[in-house]
Parts: sequence; C-alpha cells; structure tokens
Amino acid sequence: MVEFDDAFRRQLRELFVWRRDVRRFRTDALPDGAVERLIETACLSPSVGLSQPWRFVTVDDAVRRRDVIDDFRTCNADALNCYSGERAARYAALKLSGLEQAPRHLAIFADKASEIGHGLGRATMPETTEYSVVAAITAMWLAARAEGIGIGWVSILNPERIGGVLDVPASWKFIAYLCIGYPEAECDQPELERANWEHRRGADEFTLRR
Ligand SMILES: Cc1cc2c(cc1C)N(C[C@H](O)[C@H](O)[C@H](O)COP(=O)(O)O)c1[nH]c(=O)[nH]c(=O)c1N2
Repeated sequence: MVEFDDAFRRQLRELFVWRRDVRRFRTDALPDGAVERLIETACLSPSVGLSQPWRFVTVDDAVRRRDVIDDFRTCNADALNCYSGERAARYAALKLSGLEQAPRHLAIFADKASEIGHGLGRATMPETTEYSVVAAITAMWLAARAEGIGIGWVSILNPERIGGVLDVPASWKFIAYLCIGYPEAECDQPELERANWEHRRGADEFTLRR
C-alpha cells in the first residue's frame, strides 16, 4: 500500500494553489512525449461506469490551428458585444487565450456513442459522460503544473465549427480546447482576479448545511 505523509499533503495543497489557467506561454517546445504522458495520467481519472469517454485530439497541423484561432477571434468578438460600458472595456482588455503562442494544442471530446461501461450510471444522468471528461481534464491540469507545464482552457469557440475543423466523429461532443506549454510566469492568483474581473471566494459562500 502507498501512504502519503504530511509533507506530501502540504505539497499537494501547494499544487492546487499554484495551478493556473495559463494564457501567456513561452514558445519553446515541450519535451518529446510530455503531452502523451499527461494524457496517460488523465486516463487514470474516474469515469462513469469506467466508460473512459475522453477522446484526445492533438492539433499540430498549421491550417487547422489557424482555423481554430480564427474561430476564437470570431467568438470573442461576439462575446465582447454582449457587454457594454465599463465591463466591455474591461473584457476587451483581457487576454483570454494563448492559442497563438502555445506550442501544443489539445482538443478534448466526450464520446457519447461509446458502449464502454455498458451504460452503467448513465441511464438517468447521461451528462455524466461529459462530467467524466471534465474530471480527466482537471487531473491533467494538475499533473501538468507538477511538471512546470501550463494549461489554458479555451471555451470561447463554436463547438460545431471545431468538430468540423478537426474532422471528428459526429458522436463526439466538444468539451475543451487546451493550450499547453511552459508559462511565461508562475502565480498563485487567477489572472482574472489580477485583472479585476472577478475574485476567488471562500468555500462558505458555496456551502449549504442541511
Ligand atoms: C470550463 C472552463 C472554461 C474556461 C475556463 C475554465 C474552465 C473550467 N477558463 C479559465 C478560467 O478563467 C480560470 O480557471 C479562472 O479564472 C480561475 O483561474 P485559475 O484557473 O485558478 O488560474 C478560461 N479562461 C480563458 O481565458 N478563456 C476561456 O475561454 C476559458 N474557458
């Protein structure tokens, strides 16, 4: 049996504190196999019925990457139009993706048609397929940070267009597009907090007692 001591627990807590959503990447390449190793770790995550519905698409083709960046620009311009006044000015000043600089792009889908797991746990809650994929992404995010690798989750994208650009099966639901690379800097505070967009709140604010 493997046991974890207090020193490990303290370090694990630091890992959670220092994990960041990264938008500012160095452009130097990651070591060979780094992304593949992160995918392997992500595959250790819990999944409904052990269905392992995560599907990973590494995106290295320059044309496809450019199409994704163009889609981000379109979606981000549309998003800006949803704000007005001072909030719009603040939104416009945010950096909301590192798509241009990040050396690696990784798209992640949930396979809604997979029969792995034989439907266990999904009859009343089919959305647990997507939840399982998100659990894997969170694991990857933390595992990456433990190696000094940054991940930025980009959701300002059109899921249908991304599915088309990447030519994936129709049953794959788009979950996330990740930028992966070394961060320009490390920080223990969310970038959106530093930019005065929103602040991290304490657990009490989100906890009901019954
Ligand atoms: C599902 C989902 C989707 C997105 C994000 C996160 C998650 C969980 N985040 C990152 C988000 O802004 C960030 O996690 C919070 O601001 C908290 O910061 P840290 O992750 O603690 O650094 C994010 N960030 C960004 O700049 N562009 C984006 O499109 C998204 N989309």
